[in-house]
Amino acid sequence: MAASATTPRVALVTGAGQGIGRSIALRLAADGLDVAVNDIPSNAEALRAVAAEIESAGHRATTVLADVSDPVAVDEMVEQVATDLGKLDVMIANAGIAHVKPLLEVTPDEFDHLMSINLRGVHLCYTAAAKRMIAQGGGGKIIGACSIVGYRPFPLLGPYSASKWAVRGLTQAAAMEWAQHGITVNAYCPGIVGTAMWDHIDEKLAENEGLRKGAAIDKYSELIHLGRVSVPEDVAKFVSYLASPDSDYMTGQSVMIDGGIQFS
Ligand SMILES: NC(=O)C1=CN([C@@H]2O[C@H](COP(=O)(O)OP(=O)(O)OC[C@H]3O[C@@H](n4cnc5c(N)ncnc54)[C@H](O)[C@@H]3O)[C@@H](O)[C@H]2O)C=CC1
Ligand SMILES: CC(=O)C(C)=O
Repeated sequence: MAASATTPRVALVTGAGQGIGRSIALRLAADGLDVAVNDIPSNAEALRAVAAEIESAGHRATTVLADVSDPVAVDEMVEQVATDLGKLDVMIANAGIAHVKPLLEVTPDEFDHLMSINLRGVHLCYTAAAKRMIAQGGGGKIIGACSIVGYRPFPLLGPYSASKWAVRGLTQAAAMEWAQHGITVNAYCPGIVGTAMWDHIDEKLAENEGLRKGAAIDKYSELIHLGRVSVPEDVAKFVSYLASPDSDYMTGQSVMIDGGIQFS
């Protein structure tokens, strides 16, 4: 879908300065796509390094500094990608944050901040990409970051889990509305991936539960049937499939890629 015989397809990956987003960006470049990478200004240096890595592998790349919770910035980001790389065929709405706190202590401002990135940010990226793809013609692939907690929450990750649950609903609704334009919309649901996000979760869970650093990730890792914590490349391999024509007959799905923690 949206493949051109002559020019490489173009992907945009949000939150691509590190972790899962970085790995997805590098994998899509290895698959032959030109890749725009996004992150917030405080991660600009890491983001430029990802773009340089893509370019040194012989692909076109561009960087876009933008906060995905800002509607104007997201529209401008998609415009910039089209200007720099010619079009947009694949949107990966990956950026997200995690808060670890008992529900009874979460303030309204903390709740809104998390939702503004994890849910509104995904909504803004999905819709800005869809508008562009519809205007271009030829369909496209829209892919979002969900999580295993989008099916079964983790305690102390209440608003985070709710945001991922909502991404699953949004993904289904978008799939229904945009199928007529040849756009598929799916999401990936990682389990426990060894990134900065899980370092933070581990530290905060340990504080809340009176555990030593590293104990929380050890405890949750016991749930993984394949016997190891995930690496970002595990997720990137699956996103590569979702971004490829091989997944053209799949839409509205939020699929576990978790080493066997949850079974839906
Ligand atoms: N690490 C894990 O175990 C899991 C992660 N996920 C999801 O995968 C996605 C990526 O997670 P990780 O790579 O682990 O996280 P990470 O914390 O390592 O990286 C997230 C990236 O998003 C960027 N970001 C944060 N706020 C942003 C904003 N407003 N606009 C643009 N960029 C922003 C950060 O600067 C960072 O580069 C997230 O949506 C996360 O919720 C889902 C399930 C498990
Ligand atoms: C960060 C996250 O989504 C999990 C399940 O650990």
